Amino acid sequence: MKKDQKIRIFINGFGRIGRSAARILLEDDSFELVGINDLYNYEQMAYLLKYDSLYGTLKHTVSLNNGTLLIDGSPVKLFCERDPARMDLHSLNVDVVLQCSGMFLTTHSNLPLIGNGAKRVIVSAPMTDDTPTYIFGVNHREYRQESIISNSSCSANAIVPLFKIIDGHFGIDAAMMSMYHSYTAYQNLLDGKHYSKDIRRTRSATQNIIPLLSSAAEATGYFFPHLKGRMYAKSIRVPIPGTTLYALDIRIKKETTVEEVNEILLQEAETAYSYILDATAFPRSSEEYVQNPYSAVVNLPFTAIVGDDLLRISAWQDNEYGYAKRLVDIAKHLGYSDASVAQ
Ligand SMILES: NC(=O)c1ccc[n+]([C@@H]2O[C@H](COP(=O)([O-])OP(=O)(O)OC[C@H]3O[C@@H](n4cnc5c(N)ncnc54)[C@H](O)[C@@H]3O)[C@@H](O)[C@H]2O)c1
Repeated sequence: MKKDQKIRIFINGFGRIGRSAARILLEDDSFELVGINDLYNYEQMAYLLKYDSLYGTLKHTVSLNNGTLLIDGSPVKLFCERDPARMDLHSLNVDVVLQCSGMFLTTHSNLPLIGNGAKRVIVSAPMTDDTPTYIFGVNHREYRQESIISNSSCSANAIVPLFKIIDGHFGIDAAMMSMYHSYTAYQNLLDGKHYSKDIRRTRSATQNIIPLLSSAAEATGYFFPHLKGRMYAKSIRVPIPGTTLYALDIRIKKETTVEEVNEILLQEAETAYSYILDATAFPRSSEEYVQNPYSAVVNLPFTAIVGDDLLRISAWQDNEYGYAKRLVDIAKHLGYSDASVAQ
């Protein structure tokens, strides 16, 4: 595909991540949003795209006309279909599907989208099989033209670049990760039944700090095979929307100082990782990171070392917007990658 052609995007699952991605795409001339599928009615899809309690009112006009969403007059075909095998995408000429439903977490379950006309699928979550996984700014240049890939999780997007830096300079022996994570749509507003295996999800997200099982250790481990079984993660859900504070405890192999670690993190955030990492010494709190575009913003004053080898680093992220930004970055990278698609 030539750089002057627009990448045609289809979004499957128009929830927090799907709509955040749509907002980002709409500000980038490289893209054309051609279709959206979700299980709720079209009027609500249009309304929730226009109005967002975290990210504000969309500046584009949004209207509906016979099952087509019009964004500044440009048509976006809407679907309400649980089974991707029933959606014919051929006529939409879809370059990339953003799979943001949280429901199709294997290559096999996404194949119907390819069979029905899409060229590529990017899943916005870690997979339960061995689907190739790419994190923008970490390994996206190694993309091998697979038609179905994963963009891993919000946590892995934040943690992996930080661990790459620490592992490269000091060597990681083992790590524990605590994510003070905003609540998500998979939690209850008030106490009530929940379909999850984790009984804590029955509790009110707005009234509680809720420790939850997390796939972050596995998702991060994908990028550090030598640390298999040496990483542990828990998501501690806090009663705010949108932003996450990471506290990463790392046993390192080489002695160092807080000053040296912060100097290296700052340097890397200004050079090799400048597009995805930032670092700050300002005493900010979570509110200031809403709609922050970075995968992680290192919270420099909270770097600490205990004994010779126990390092803590801390970082902020907008786990919705910051993650969706990387999803769109990967979509652009795939859309403009030249060689033919091989499955
Ligand atoms: N929220 C975050 O911070 C975050 C960050 C990174 C990755 N993710 C991942 O992204 C995925 C979506 O998360 P979210 O927070 O946007 O959830 P969400 O609940 O806000 O959105 C999911 C949407 O998918 C729709 N859906 C469900 N089944 C569907 C189907 N069969 N076909 C089409 N649409 C279907 C739902 O109706 C819902 O609107 C999950 O896998 C999640 O783990 C979430």
